[in-house]
Amino acid sequence: MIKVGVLGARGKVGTEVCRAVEAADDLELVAQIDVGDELDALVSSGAEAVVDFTHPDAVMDNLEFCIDHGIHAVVGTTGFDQQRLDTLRGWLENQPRTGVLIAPNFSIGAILMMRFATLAAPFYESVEVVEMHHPTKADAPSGTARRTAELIAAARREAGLGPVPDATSTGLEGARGATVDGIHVHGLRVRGMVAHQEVLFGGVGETLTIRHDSLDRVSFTPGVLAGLRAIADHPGLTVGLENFLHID
Ligand SMILES: NC(=O)C1=CN([C@@H]2O[C@H](COP(=O)(O)OP(=O)(O)OC[C@H]3O[C@@H](n4cnc5c(N)ncnc54)[C@H](OP(=O)(O)O)[C@@H]3O)[C@@H](O)[C@H]2O)C=CC1
Ligand SMILES: O=C(O)C1=N[C@H](C(=O)O)C[C@H](O)C1
Repeated sequence: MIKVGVLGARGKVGTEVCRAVEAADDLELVAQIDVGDELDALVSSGAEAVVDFTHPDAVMDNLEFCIDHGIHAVVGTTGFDQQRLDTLRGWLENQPRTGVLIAPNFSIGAILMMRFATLAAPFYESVEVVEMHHPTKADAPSGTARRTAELIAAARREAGLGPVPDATSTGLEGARGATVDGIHVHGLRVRGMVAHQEVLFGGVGETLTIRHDSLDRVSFTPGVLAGLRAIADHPGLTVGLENFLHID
């Protein structure tokens, strides 16, 4: 049995994660922590691994505590840039047996969508990313969209492609979205939506659209449990659940 603590336990995803951990025969839910609760409960309950679905403003303090106490972490919370990842690597140097997984998206479909987009990227002159989420989301663009754009940009560079074509010389600020590594990313916030993304590719006389939809937050829980089961065997920092899966 792996003893698991959940941070953000009363949140939208945290609630589903608690339910999934409680239903699993090989996992034991020993701590449920949300705003106002003490992180010390992780230590007193003997948590071996935590799941974090909190807020970009809270996650670094949570991870510093976990790493300091040698508790593995499986992290869904977004807001990670290179600086934050480097900070985590620095903290982990002092705890070489501890593992931290940062996954921009735990749903298998989203991981495959990013993989398919990476495969398609070298073959198309144009590409744009459109992410669509519920209006209570704190960050824009989504962590998944950022990661997708980074992967596409790297694949384009490797293939020797130049910048995407765009003749826009005048327009309203924001009309062309944000750019991540030179890729335009557009964020929509629409009541009723959960988490959705389209990657639109364009070449001569054709387009290709790759779309993924999370219709329910249970879509994230199988990936979280897979992360919990694998994390102790992956010390150090891992970015992306695909590193624990065999999808190539
Ligand atoms: N990687 C992935 O697959 C996915 C990632 N996410 C990401 O996960 C994060 C959470 O998403 P979601 O569940 O929708 O958000 P919610 O706001 O529904 O849940 C977050 C919960 O964490 C609580 N919280 C905030 N700060 C702390 C803290 N310091 N310690 C403990 N709990 C805290 C919040 O309390 P309060 O409401 O009182 O502030 C809330 O209960 C976001 O960054 C989101 O982008 C979401 C879905 C999938
Ligand atoms: O906030 C959300 O809801 C989600 N956040 C993650 C992200 O920013 O990519 C994953 C998923 O899109 C849901």
